Amino acid sequence: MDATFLAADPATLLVVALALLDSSDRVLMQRRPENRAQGGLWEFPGGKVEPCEGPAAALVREIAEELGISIHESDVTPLTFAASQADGTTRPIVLLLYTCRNWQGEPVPEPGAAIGWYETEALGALAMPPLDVPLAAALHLFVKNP
Ligand SMILES: Nc1nc2c([nH]c(=O)n2[C@@H]2O[C@H](COP(=O)(O)OP(=O)(O)OP(=O)(O)O)[C@@H](O)[C@H]2O)c(=O)[nH]1
Repeated sequence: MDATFLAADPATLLVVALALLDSSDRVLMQRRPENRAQGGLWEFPGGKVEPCEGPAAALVREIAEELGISIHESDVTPLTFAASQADGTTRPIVLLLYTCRNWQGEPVPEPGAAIGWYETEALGALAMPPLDVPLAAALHLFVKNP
């Protein structure tokens, strides 16, 4: 594998993502804008953890940026994670998935993005990044067997 791109920044990318659950156990999913990496795919809202930032703080920040809603660190609960290898063009990723049932505000997608509330059994029909497939399966199990 040509991994020269890793020489510039060898660190694994830490990404946090949120399964925001409503009172009917539906989850909010977000479709990435077409002009971004993995454009058009449905994912859990979230993003990269910045240097010196804790994962829960990163989640609070990303959710405010992407959906315009407020969540509190004390309301997010780790559920599971997924990890990928470097594939020649991207760094290795560790993706941490949290759940949350409390928020303030009305979720609004960023320009170019879309959002929707889905039953967890419907997630398998969405086009998702590969890392999200096991996360969605774990979320479905969690919702059905809390
Ligand atoms: N937010 C999020 N990112 C995911 C998921 N699954 C997945 O493979 N990723 C990948 O993890 C990385 C997160 O990057 P991002 O672009 O969302 O992060 P960000 O909001 O900090 O973006 P920025 O670089 O424009 O500031 C992307 O490579 C994205 O494709 C997911 O469910 N949620």
